[in-house]
Amino acid sequence: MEKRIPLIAANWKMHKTVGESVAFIEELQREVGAVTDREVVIAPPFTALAAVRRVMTAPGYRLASQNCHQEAKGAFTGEVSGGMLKDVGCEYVIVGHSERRHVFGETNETIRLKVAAAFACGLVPILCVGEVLAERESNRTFKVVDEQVQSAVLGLTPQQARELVIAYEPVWAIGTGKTATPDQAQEVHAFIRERYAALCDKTVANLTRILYGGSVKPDNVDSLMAQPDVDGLLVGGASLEVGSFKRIIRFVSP
Ligand SMILES: O=C(CO)COP(=O)(O)O
Repeated sequence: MEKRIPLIAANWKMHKTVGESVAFIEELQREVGAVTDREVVIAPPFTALAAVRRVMTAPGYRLASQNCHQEAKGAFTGEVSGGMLKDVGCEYVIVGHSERRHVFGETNETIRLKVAAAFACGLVPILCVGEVLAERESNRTFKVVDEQVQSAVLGLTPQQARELVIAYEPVWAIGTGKTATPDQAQEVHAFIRERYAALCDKTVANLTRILYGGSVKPDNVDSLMAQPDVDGLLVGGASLEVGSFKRIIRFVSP
């Protein structure tokens, strides 16, 4: 039976020069080597994509962008299209990260267009969803996450729905050191999978990878990855150092 291959993704956000990015990838590959039973995805800033692509040679490593624009080309100063990202060697693109939603005002509608644009260019979107603290405290987590997922998958083909990666990142856990407990993560992941089964199809939902993000660190990685519906991680701060990211890649399954 087909299995969900764990996916560990580094989101470097607005960190690292070209030189720092290349040095990181070279050291990581030297220390970890080829990965076969999991996928490692690195999302450097736009400026370092081409250089990282050139040195990313070990099996199991893939390149991602942190964002893309929804249009293929045109007068959109400062934006980068999915086609350009594919051209530079990206296989994945992070879409709808909470910083894009909350700092740059992206809506569920913009994110739906970006998901469709990414697929149209042959990129696999990593769709980020998650509630803010006030939503969790007022018991609206499931409703918010459901709306975010539902809106983004509207119009996807079964194959696209199968390939899409979903990342649950509770906004209150991002960069705060307050990780969701493994039980809290599992509860929302199971909910997402159940809703995905209703929206798409049960077989598709059983194969879809759902990542957790938000203050993932070497000391909580194993307990998060032990949850049955946690299929990988989207890591910010702890992905900036080879030592901590290496330990996260090498999570120990139960
Ligand atoms: O936003 C994140 C990954 O996309 C999580 O960031 P931290 O791991 O720094 O909390």
